[in-house]
Amino acid sequence: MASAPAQKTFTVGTRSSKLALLQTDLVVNELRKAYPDYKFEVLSKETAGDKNTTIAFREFTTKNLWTEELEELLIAGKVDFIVHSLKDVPTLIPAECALGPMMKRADRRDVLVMKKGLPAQTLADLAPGSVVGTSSIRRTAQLARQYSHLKVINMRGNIGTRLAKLDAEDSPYTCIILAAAGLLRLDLGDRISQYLDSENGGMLYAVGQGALGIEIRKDDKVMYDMLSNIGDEETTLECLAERNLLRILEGGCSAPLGVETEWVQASDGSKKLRFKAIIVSVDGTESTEVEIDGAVDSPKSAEAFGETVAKALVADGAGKILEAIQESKKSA
Ligand SMILES: NCc1[nH]cc(CCC(=O)O)c1CC(=O)O
Repeated sequence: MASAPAQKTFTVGTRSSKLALLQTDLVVNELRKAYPDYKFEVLSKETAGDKNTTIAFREFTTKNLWTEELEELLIAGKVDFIVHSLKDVPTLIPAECALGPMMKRADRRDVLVMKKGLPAQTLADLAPGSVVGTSSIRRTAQLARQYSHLKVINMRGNIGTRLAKLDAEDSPYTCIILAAAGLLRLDLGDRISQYLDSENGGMLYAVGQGALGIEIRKDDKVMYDMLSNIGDEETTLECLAERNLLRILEGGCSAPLGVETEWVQASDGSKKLRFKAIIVSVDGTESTEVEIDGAVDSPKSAEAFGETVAKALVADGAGKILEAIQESKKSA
């Protein structure tokens, strides 16, 4: 157990969506177990990202849609930590803030969800012309690459909103792709028609997907130590590696990047992080993939490994794909 903090009450900031509140409870419950004498209070806030559900995510100009307002509260000392979906935390956060040690990651895969009433199917057996709802450039590009028989129509909103849009009788959608973690946390696992990964459906997930990002003030050693006590080292290291890959590649744009990380036993008995990554052009016609095993045993080596993977992708041609995307954004 870490040294007892002098402070007795901690305030946690969160978005006010059902999933965000549920995720915050997961963290607070663990903290209460580890620190039964302290009080944890929740301060929830509807962010700009929650309020605007019509514009495609990638068309926003401010990047910190989900995080900025909560970070202001953190910096001002009005909250002591923020619970985010790690996937929604930009790779660059304010200098006064830092991500703490991460709790064990939930299921990191994407899943296919069929419109209510349709039989369970896989991406491969969907009829030509079937419509997939997603606003993710990563999902769109990977679908175009492997499933050119499918059509993508933009869809935004929180999970409940997306399911409602899918299921509406007059909806144009056949199915949607969502993160397993959110659905499972909301107890909607019965909607899952296919789990997707490199072996199943060939779809890689988003950096940080399925993990929670707990943001603290950079100088807050007490909070950092408390989070270490409920943290999971493998999750923290793999997520730091994934995030550093994204940070290096994105250069200010949301990269059509899919990843998959897994801990494997090397032949010499040592533990390695196996990192698969793919960059796909938006129309799916070009792609670059790598798979590398790396020795990762500290935050520093995790970030260095993320950089190694980024360089390998760029060496294999990912740079050209990313530049083309940047160019098309400028002219749009
Ligand atoms: N971009 C929205 C978002 N941010 C976090 C999750 C839930 C899954 C997670 O925690 O990774 C989702 C929904 C989704 O992509 O289906």
